[in-house]
Amino acid sequence: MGLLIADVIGCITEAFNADKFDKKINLGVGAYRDDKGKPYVLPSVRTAEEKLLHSKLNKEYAGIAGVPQFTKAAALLAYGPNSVPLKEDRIAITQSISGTGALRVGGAFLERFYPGDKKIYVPTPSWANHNAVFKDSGLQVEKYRYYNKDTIGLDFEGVLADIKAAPKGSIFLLHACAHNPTGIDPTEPQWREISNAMKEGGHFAFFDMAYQGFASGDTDKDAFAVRHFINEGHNVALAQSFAKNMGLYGERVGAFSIVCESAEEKKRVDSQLKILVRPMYSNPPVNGARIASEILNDPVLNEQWLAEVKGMADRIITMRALLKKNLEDLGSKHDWSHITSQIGMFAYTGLNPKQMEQLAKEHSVYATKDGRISVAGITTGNVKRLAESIHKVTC
Ligand SMILES: Cc1ncc(COP(=O)(O)O)c(CN[C@@](C)(CC(=O)O)C(=O)O)c1O
Repeated sequence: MGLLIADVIGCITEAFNADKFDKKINLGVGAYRDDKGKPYVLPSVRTAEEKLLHSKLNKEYAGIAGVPQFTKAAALLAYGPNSVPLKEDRIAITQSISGTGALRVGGAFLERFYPGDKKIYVPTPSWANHNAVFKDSGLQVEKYRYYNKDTIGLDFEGVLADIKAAPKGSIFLLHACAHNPTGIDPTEPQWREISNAMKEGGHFAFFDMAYQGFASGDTDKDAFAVRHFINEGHNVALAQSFAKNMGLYGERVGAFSIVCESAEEKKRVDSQLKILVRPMYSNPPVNGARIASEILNDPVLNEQWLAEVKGMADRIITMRALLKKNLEDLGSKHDWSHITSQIGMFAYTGLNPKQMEQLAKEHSVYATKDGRISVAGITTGNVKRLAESIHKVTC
């Protein structure tokens, strides 16, 4: 049986930990690191925690759909203050166990209620856990083309062709921003064409937005695709994660939402979501949602958070530019422009499994065999050695 991504990442971390070389580099784990290579707890999160501590809140159960102040604010962050369905109270939402839980509840909801085929089209490649999440939800998983290995770019023609070829009314999983593992996102004009093609096919869009704000540093920009689809009349489903953009990885903070035809349908869907969640995990953890709610609902803290999430995005963008520059300064003959044109946590280097193995064995640089590197693991201290290592295995 194939290794699960968690196992693959686990093996990389194990090999990394076992390596005694003092300049080893871990580019496997998909979690943000600061310029010293350390985990980063956002100061706005610490402030929210302190506020909560002083509020001496009890530890009673949340409702099945979670902390309402959180889900209300999460919907506003995703859909935006000008969202028509939000103003018309047509968005059903439940808090979830982070992004994975949102995908899982969404998959289970679609398996139970989607009127069309119970299958979902997932990009190739995609986040390695998508397949298992949707398979375990009872959906059949199909693929659509996404990555062009020759250009190390988007196979846009392939995306459109597969959308057009899919049976009418198919479900498509779309990465809203910062595609994992490629870091390759459609441009806004390309999103417009994808929306048109999806509409022509009567298809249903299920967005996975695990990196809002963390991709470009601008939460509105990163939500473009979701909001454009809705403005074009698509009633989308959305999985949100606050693991990366608030650094709440282990607090497991997320939300699943779906745009309904009417406020009345939203009420029905809300109650069906509760019927799904109750036997799954009954109700979600309150701590992380309270932290996120403090940040999203307090204007001062929200401004601070927006600056912090932009800071994380900017550091990643800077590391991309530094890696590309170092490779060029070393006289590499390869075109490394994809390193800076890609966005978000990950870069798809284009290195093959053999080269990735050499990076680990000969240079103590650890990342997944598909050539994905977590840019968050690059620092001003290791970028030169990383470039030298990549240069040596790609000469
Ligand atoms: C596209 C995408 N969707 C959902 C999730 C789920 O995140 P959450 O449940 O923690 O909110 C991840 C996390 N992917 C990571 C960052 C971590 C992981 O694999 O679990 C990754 O390394 O790819 C992701 O990359």
